[in-house]
Amino acid sequence: MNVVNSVSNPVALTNKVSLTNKVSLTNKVSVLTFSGSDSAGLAGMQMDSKVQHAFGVHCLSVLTAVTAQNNQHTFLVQAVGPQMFAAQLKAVAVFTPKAMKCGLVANVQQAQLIIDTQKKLGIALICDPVSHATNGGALNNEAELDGEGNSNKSVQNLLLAHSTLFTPNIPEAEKLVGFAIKDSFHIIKAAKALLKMGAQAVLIKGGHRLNDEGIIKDNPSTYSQDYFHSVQNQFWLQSDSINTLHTRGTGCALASAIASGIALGYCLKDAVVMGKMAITQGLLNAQGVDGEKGAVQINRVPDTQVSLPRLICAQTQTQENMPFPDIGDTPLGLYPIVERAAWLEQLLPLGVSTIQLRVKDLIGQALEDEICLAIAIATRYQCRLFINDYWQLAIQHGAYGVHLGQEDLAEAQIQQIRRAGLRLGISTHCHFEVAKAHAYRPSYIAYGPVFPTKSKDMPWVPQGVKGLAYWQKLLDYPLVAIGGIDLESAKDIHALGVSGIGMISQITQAQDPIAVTNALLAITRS
Ligand SMILES: Cc1ncc(COP(=O)(O)OP(=O)(O)O)c(N)n1
Ligand SMILES: Cc1nc(C(=O)O)sc1CCOP(=O)(O)O
Repeated sequence: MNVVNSVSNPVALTNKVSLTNKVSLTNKVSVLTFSGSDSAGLAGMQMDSKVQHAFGVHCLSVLTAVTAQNNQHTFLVQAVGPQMFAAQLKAVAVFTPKAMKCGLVANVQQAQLIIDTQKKLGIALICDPVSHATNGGALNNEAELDGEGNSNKSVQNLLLAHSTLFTPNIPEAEKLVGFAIKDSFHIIKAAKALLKMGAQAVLIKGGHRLNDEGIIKDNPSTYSQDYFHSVQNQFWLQSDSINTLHTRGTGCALASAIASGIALGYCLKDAVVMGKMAITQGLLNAQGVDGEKGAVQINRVPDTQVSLPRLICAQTQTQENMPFPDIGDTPLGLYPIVERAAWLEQLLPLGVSTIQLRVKDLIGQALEDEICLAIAIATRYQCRLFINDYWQLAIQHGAYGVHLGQEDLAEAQIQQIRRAGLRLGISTHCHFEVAKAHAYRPSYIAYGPVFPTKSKDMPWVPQGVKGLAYWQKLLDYPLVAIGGIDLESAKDIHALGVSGIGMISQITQAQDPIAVTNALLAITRS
């Protein structure tokens, strides 16, 4: 299980926090932000500040340039002078930001000072290489620095080499790598080239939409895909494209949302998923201004399933994008997880309507016999039986469903499970894993651990009821809560409206499992 993301050296980031837990009411974390101001208020520092505010993060604002622009023209761009730039840096030095974000950087001197600051603070630098506004106007005075029109490239090369994450769109990536990007293979090649140029990770934004063959098309019926590449992780984030005129500020907003996620303690790959969610939700909410084209509108942490991207990596098998069969109209309810079929004989007569057989110590015929016995008992009681891990035996003997962990997803033949008509449940522990599960369109998603558990070595920090509530609100999938849940906490969890409550020890280690199960059933039926 990959819980530590070592993308960022010197910054080690772990995906071990919950968004809701992290936003403190008494103290905000900050992002040190370097951007130009936008007179139209649609991009640049104005957008950065809004997005960071939406994430509950404070935006420390070092202006790099003042721009006079609207949707049609860029009238004038004036770099902030070296004295003013240095004074702003001095002024913000009393703060202890948790991440840095840069957008428009006006010249090499500014870039060098940003890099020096990052080295001193030892925090992640999320860099959005801004050279042109959406109106087409250049935002760097390219001739100002070396008279050869290549100053912006020098600025970008410098920042690239020191970025924890670099987020170019396709034209920006093309300029840096020096070849045309026409399809998804070129995108991957460009990402590798950008890593060779020094970035620790890149997110190439496919706002220019790919079709099913991975060819870049400007066809509104296709989907938009962003490609993330670091040494440890490579994946696509796919969302249906959104038809809106109001797309100003998306690059700034994405980088600011990712920097906010990192400042809140998320690892890079979770923060990237959160960033993509923020953009999708923000584009769905986008509005014009006074009849003019407007900007992506991010006014809260993303909280809708429609914003959730499908995360596709090398192991993902998505040839058939049909959803798995649903679990029916009755919520999963109390969901005991047991290691022997004999438990079913004890628990199902009490009215348990969902159960999982999770065998960890049998192989061969003994394993198959145990699975067959469990299926026979579950069939007799019309109980929904999920088989953990052993998907082939589950198909062969006609189980109701299969439960798989994230690692199991790479090895199982997901299409075979789907074609056999079995339900699929998937374990998740963070944004990255929820987005990965979403690509399979499972019958339910399990999220945990809610509390510390002794039943399994669990490197994840418990998310608590608040963390679970975030996903219960966001997901349209039936949600199963799991990890350290007992009789007392089951009440709070049930009150959230989750579909199922997964439990091992509270039932199987109880002195009186029948009494505990009856008490739990009373809670889940209330
Ligand atoms: C309902 C439910 N949720 C999570 C798990 C854990 O599954 P997995 O990640 O496959 O780990 P193991 O159970 O194999 O240790 C589960 N079994 N059921
Ligand atoms: C098997 C398992 N998976 C978890 C996850 O978070 O994915 S927590 C867990 C153990 C649940 O056991 P108990 O109810 O005894 O805490």
